[in-house]
Amino acid sequence: MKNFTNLSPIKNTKPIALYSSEQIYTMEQAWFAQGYDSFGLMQQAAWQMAQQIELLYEQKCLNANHSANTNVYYRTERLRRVSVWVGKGNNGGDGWLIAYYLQQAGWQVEVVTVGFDVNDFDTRTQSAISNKKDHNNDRITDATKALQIALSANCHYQRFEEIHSSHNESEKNESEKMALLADIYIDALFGIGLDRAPEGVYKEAISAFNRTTQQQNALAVAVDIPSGLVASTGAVFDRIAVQADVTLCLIARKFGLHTKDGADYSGDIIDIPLIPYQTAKPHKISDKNTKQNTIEAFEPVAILLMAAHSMKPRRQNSYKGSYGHALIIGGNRVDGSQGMGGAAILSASSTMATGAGKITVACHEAFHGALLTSLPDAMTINLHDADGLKALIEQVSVVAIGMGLGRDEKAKMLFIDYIQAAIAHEKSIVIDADGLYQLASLQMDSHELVTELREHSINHRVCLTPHSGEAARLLDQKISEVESDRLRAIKQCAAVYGGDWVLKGAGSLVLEQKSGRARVYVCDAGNAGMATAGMGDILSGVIAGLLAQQDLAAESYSLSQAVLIHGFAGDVLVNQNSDCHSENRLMIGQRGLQAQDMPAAIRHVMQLMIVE
Ligand SMILES: NC(=O)C1=CN([C@@H]2O[C@H](COP(=O)(O)OP(=O)(O)OC[C@H]3O[C@@H](n4cnc5c(N)ncnc54)[C@H](O)[C@@H]3O)[C@@H](O)[C@H]2O)[C@@H](O)CC1
Ligand SMILES: Nc1ncnc2c1ncn2[C@@H]1O[C@H](COP(=O)(O)OP(=O)(O)O)[C@@H](O)[C@H]1O
Repeated sequence: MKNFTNLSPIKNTKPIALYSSEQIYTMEQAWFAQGYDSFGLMQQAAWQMAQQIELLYEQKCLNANHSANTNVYYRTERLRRVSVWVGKGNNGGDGWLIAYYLQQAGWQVEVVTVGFDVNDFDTRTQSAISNKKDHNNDRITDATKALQIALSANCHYQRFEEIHSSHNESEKNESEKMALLADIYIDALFGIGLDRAPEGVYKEAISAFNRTTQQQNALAVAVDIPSGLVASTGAVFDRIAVQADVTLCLIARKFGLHTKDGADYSGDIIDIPLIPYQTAKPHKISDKNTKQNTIEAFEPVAILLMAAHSMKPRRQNSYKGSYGHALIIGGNRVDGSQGMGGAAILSASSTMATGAGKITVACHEAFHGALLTSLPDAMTINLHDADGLKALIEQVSVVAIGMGLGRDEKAKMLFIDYIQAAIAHEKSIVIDADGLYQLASLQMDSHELVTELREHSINHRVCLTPHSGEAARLLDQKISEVESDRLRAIKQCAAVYGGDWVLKGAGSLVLEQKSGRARVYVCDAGNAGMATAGMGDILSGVIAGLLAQQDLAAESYSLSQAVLIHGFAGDVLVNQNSDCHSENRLMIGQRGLQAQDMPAAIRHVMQLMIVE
């Protein structure tokens, strides 16, 4: 569940760099190549995590005392119980050592092993393992060393397979409950090495972990990343992943914690950096290509967007012309259908809320009345008045096209005409919704406009805003292909079409191209209440509204700024609900949040961003 504690769009926080699993492995290797010991790093990791777990436990007691209306905090003297669930990789190794350190600190420790054979704990097998060399590193594995340390300290363990062997469901649940009583549960089943869907006993173990923590109302802490969540993509296979309250993120922040399923499973994230990875030197490898890759690996795959850029107040001596003229093209009505006027109206309303000086909406004439009723500030023009509209394009500052434009041939011709005019008059362009549909069709036809648009984007702002379905069509891929690696998809979109991109959804990705270099961001703002019709139209309006305002500094009308403002506005509306103590206050929450609620919240966020 998302934490809405800091809704100020301006924060004094350092940007957080996000990395893929491959990059983290490269950082570790670079560190070891400098002579540092891998098991020493695991011990450091586990020791620091054990200390964090103690702090988390104290915090939990403190909260429990507060919710029991006790004014005085007292440290509970009863035995602290921890259940550590370990897998066979190094993540499990971390788990064994956490168990060892917590036992030393006086905790009652229960390790639950998953995927281990009975022989794995046999002391004779252990000494045989100790003598066996790991074929890669010429030493026993770190995870095995960790297991040996915990076993020689008599850390109590159980095999999950045995706890779970009962055939009857209720017996199974009961035996789990009895065997696994604890205050804190540690998930050390899989870390960044997860490379396929957890199946069989692993799937069962993840479900049992979630079930148990929920039944016990206990704290679930994930080591490095919740088991089941893929660090490089944020994907979860078949919804099988540990539901963590807290994730103790080792070495560097993983990209997958923040996008797609990441936020649903990670809980609060606490960084345990361990090594100075940003300054760590790539190790020397004679092969030139490999060396090149290693150096590049330290560039983050993305930056977490958490804070907006501040804006200066407007100059007193200014007028509407100082803040640009936005043209919204959409809201078509295909003969006989109800039409899509609302899309253009919503987009126009957020363009105004963002602060554009003037706005004209080119929509089907059938919607002019409705538009003027809800937004009398807007001017109108008939969407099908091609000559009038092309002449108008010359005068405006930005053209946003596509929201309810239609997907038929007639709409395609309009799209071509208006984009050509916008390119000819060197305008900033925003393309959304049906505009993206039409662009994909033009790409399939190998239409020259696609190349013209790409060339235009080199020196002018072109912003394209697909969700996964639209991106899939633009790339001629399946939606599942886009969803399986959204980072790859947004980069492909930018490579094919040029321009700046947002790939919408939970943890929207933003790609901005500056001086021939693409930079990717993950938006930390926004919530599931925004998964309603019309929210994308609102976003295109915010982008157009910022682009129109020529008094803003360049970073203040960037695509990432627009995506953040949109997300913050959604969060402000939802937060209003959780803060509400009076039954008489108007409540807007995630369920029932409407796109038309957004303009007021956008104005609120824009106001918070002004710094004198
Ligand atoms: N010494 C080091 O390099 C350090 C490693 N650390 C820990 O090591 C973790 C990474 O360790 P590993 O690379 O061993 O990765 P994991 O501990 O995630 O385990 C990977 C192993 O699980 C198997 N596996 C993957 N998906 C599976 C599935 N669905 N079902 C069954 N088996 C599956 C893989 O084949 C591999 O053998 C990090 O997340 C972190 O917790 C930390 O201790 C920091 C230091
Ligand atoms: N779960 C979510 N978390 C964060 N943002 C979301 C979520 N669901 C939707 N949004 C945001 O709301 C907007 C929805 O856009 P879109 O799908 O194009 O809607 P529509 O086509 O109905 O206008 C996007 O900006 C998206 O990122």
